[in-house]
Amino acid sequence: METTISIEQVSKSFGKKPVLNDIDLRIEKGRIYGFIGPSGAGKTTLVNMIVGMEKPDSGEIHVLGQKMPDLGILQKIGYMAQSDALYMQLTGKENLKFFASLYKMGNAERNERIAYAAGLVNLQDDLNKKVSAYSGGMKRRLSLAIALIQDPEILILDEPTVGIDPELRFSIWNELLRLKNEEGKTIIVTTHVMDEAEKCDTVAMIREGKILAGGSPQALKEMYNAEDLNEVFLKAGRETK
Ligand SMILES: Nc1ncnc2c1ncn2[C@@H]1O[C@H](COP(=O)(O)OP(=O)(O)OP(=O)(O)O)[C@@H](O)[C@H]1O
Repeated sequence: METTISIEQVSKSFGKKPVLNDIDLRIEKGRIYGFIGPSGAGKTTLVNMIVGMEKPDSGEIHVLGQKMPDLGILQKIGYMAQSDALYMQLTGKENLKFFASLYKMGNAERNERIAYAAGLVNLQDDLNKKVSAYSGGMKRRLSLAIALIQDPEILILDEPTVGIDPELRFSIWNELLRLKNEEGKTIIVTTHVMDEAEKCDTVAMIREGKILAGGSPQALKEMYNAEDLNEVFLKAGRETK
């Protein structure tokens, strides 16, 4: 299997507070990884380090063979942060156009990508409204569309479906599965939702800056003799205490 992202002995503290502790992880091409764990576990810090927005105190992260941070590699990553970084005074379409303009593509391709991304998150009818008039869920959806705009090889999505209704959540997940299966994209998703974690090929359960357990949802359930991933998480947490 081809490794897309390798995380080796990565630790990070903010001031005196250790946030990630000796994380080792290999992310294979064409798979969906779920980072799950309670609030404050260190999931966002880990994804921020993968995209190169934070530097590890020790250890190394390589993406597509390049040590991060690396500006060239950033072009190949679609990143959806937890808080929406949008231009409020511009319309949805203007936001999409702006982010598309950061990448090399012709006019026709750009219009095609905008139509695809807006359609995927069901924002076609709201594209000409200013983002300041969008609801929280609409802003999340626009952020997801922006993460997909340049057709990146890697998608890193920090809680992508928060505030999104179940029907649209279902269609977004179907599209993520299609992107993985048909286009070989590598996808990392952080989530609190166990149903979503079930759809991942591999789940890394993170608590207090450590990976408690990792593996396919099925293997984890068997390993911990658990009915669901919530139970795995509780049992794995008890073992490490
Ligand atoms: N820039 C920062 N400066 C200081 N502390 C930080 C910074 N970023 C994160 N932290 C702290 O690091 C810890 C881990 O935060 P992180 O956002 O990575 O958690 P998380 O697992 O993503 O949580 P959530 O699910 O709530 O998003 C928290 O205690 C947080 O307060």
